[in-house]
This record gives sequence, structure tokens and C-alpha cells, in this order.
Amino acid sequence: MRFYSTNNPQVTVSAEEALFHSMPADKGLYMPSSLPFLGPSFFDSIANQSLADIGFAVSHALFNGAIPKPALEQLIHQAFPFETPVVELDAGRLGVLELFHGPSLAFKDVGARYMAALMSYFARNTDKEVNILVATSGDTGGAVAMGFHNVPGIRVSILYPRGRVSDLQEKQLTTLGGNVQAFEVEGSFDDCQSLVKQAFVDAELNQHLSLSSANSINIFRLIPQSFYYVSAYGQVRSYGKPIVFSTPSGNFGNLSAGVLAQQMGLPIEHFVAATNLNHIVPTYLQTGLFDPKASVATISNAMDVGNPSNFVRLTHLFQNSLDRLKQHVSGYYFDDEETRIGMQEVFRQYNYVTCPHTAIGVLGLQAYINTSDQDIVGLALATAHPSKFKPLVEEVIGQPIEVPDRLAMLASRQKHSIVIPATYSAFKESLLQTVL
Ligand SMILES: N[C@@H](CCOP(=O)(O)O)C(=O)O
Repeated sequence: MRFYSTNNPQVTVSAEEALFHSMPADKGLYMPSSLPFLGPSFFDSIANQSLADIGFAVSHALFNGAIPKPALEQLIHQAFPFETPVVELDAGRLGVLELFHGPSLAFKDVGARYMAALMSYFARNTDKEVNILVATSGDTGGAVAMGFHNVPGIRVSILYPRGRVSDLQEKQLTTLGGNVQAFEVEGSFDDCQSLVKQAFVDAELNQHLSLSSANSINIFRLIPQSFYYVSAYGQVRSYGKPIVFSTPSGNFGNLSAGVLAQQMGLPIEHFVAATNLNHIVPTYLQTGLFDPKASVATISNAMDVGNPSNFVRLTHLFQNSLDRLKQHVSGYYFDDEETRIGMQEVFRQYNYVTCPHTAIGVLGLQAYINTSDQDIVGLALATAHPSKFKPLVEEVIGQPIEVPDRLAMLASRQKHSIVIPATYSAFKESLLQTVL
């Protein structure tokens, strides 16, 4: 499997290089040079297996022997000791795909743990330290912190926007210690993401440090996210209806992963791109104008992204054709008041508690269903456990909710962060001081 840069399709690199270097020097993003069409019969044969078995079967087809089968099988089973169950809200019509059963209680565990396993495999014979930089608006940071905590030869630096993540999300980023450190940036998520991207193309910094990313700019964060679309298909295909996924979106990695699965031959009828007021992609789908903006703070903070990294991948996946993109993806967006009402309605109608992001996924799906005359099974991706947003969720639904022990125990832990202004010079200086 080789990967090209979206800025220069002529130059390709190996899987190992795309994994460790994350971003090409020309500032594009890596994409698979050729995606194997595995076909519906391949997916039918694996779709009812565990997430780990699905991950192994798809990875084996993609790596095509580059990682020996027993090693691949072992590393993927270590990465995925959890499942991604579908919970039906209205049987055969509407459900949620729960992606929050991993250690950090968010869908990002799937990509982060797969990357950590692959990096450990490829780095097993070197003593070079890899520095992972990651920008987070809430969920990626916690998953990466846990996925890479105590992984030998790896240091993790997490950048997050001060005051713009939930309390428990912040504890996940700032309390592990060891090889994980957190930079609390006086700015927005977009500032954090821009600092990380500048670091990757800073020749001087790259002389001192071997840098890699665990954000969705790294194609190996996205590939494993395609596995749970396969698992979902297996759980609802017996209805024999077209399947529509509604993906709550910020950086658009999750939706791009679904499109990768679709293009490998997984029968997916349509996608809904559901966002909060950071509606750059739904607006693009309406107007054809891609107009990134400074992000707006919302109650669905993990989706507060004003310049979605993976937009370029989405356009490449549809050969830069807006019409093709629109055939497969519809966009909807919702403000905070609509999100709150959505959370209340899902709780009232189905006795199911959602986080604000998942509620936006359900709202997007309902909006799509209202415009479609097809009889479909709609699945909204439940991206995070509601307890990560406990005070908000309890206030909105008017009831206390339970917090899983692994999250509750963080509340009393001491936060450690390095506060920096949102300037590249401050970040670079601080990074060099702490990791060299
Ligand atoms: N929604 C993310 C923002 C970073 O996105 P990523 O998919 O590129 O890691 C978060 O929760 O941090």
C-alpha cells in the first residue's frame, strides 16, 4: 500500500513513512494511491465478526503482506478489546452506533489505539524517540493520551484550547503524566491545529525531533475508523434496507473514513454530514464555496472546527466533483438551542441519553429522513459517552447520569498543563524545552 500527497499525486511514500511522517512536506495530506475494491461479498463474510476481526481482515487486505499475518493479528487484537454496538431507537428505522466503549469513552480510541499498535510494531527495532503532536477540541487528546501512555519510545504533546473543553475531557488530557504532556493554548482549536501543522513543516524543529501526528491528518487515524462502519453494517443488514450513516463532524475524519469503507465496497447508501454552527462543509454542499472561518464555541465543543483538515480528502475521494460529493453526502447543521432540544427529544421519545455531538447526528438523520422517500435504516454515530459532558447533559435532560468508574476517578486528580499563548514561537520554545 502506497500513499500520495493531495498536493502532488506523482510522489508516493510507503505505509511506514505515511504513518510516522503524517504530513507531506508540501503541506498536502496522504491518501491511499489505490484503494482495493474488496466488494460487498468480502464485507458480507466478515461483517458479523468482532471489531478486532473486522479490523484484521481489512488491514490484511490493505497491507497485503507488508506486516506478517500473525503480528498483524496480534497487534489488532491488542488495539481493540471493545466493540461498537448498534442500539436501535426505532427498530429497523433509526439507531445509534455506540463508538464510546473504549478507554477514553470516545470514538477516537479506535484510531488512536490502532496507530499506537502500528507505531510500536514498526519502531520495535529502533531506539529513536518519536514525538507525537496532537491538537484537540476535546476527544482526540484523551484517546491519544491513553492510547500512547507508557508506549516505549513515544512522547505525546497535546495542545488544547483553554476553557473550551469539558472538565472531564481536560482531566483526561492533563492527569496521566509520564510520556504525556499538555499545552493549554490561549486560543481556539484552530489555533492549536495550526501550531501543530506549522511544526511539521518547520525544518529546524524537524532536525531535532522526529515528529508525528495522531490527529486525523494522519491517514492511519482514518483507516481503522472505517472498521466500525463495517461492524454497523453487520448489525443491521438483516433488515435488507439501504443504510444511511449520520456522522457528527468537525474535522471530517470520521466521515472520510466512512467514504473509504464505501469505496472499498461496503454497501452504504448515503452519508449525512451533521455539524454545529461551524458549518463550513454543509455550506459548501449548498453553495460550492469552501470558506473556512474562525471557529465558534458551542456546547458540542469537540466539533468546534473552523477549517476542517479532511475537507481536501473528501474532495479527492469524489474526484473534486461537487456533484459526486452531493450524490453521497448531505449536510445539515444545528445551533445550541436545537441541540439541547434534540437531546431532550431523544431522551423523551426513546429514553436514551446522548452527548450533544450524538444528538446532532440524530438531528441530521431525522432531517435527512424528512426529505427522503426511501425506506432506510438510519444510524447516527454516537461519538462520545454522555458523561464526558455530565453537567450539561444533566441540566438538559433534568436527570442525573452515571459516570463510568474510569472517568469518575479522574475528577479528583491534579491537572498539569503548560499554558502558552497561541503563537508558534511560544509553542516551539516550550516544546523544545520540555522534550529535549
Ligand atoms: N474533534 C476533534 C478535533 C481533532 O480532530 P481529529 O479528528 O483531526 O483528531 C477532537 O475531539 O479533538
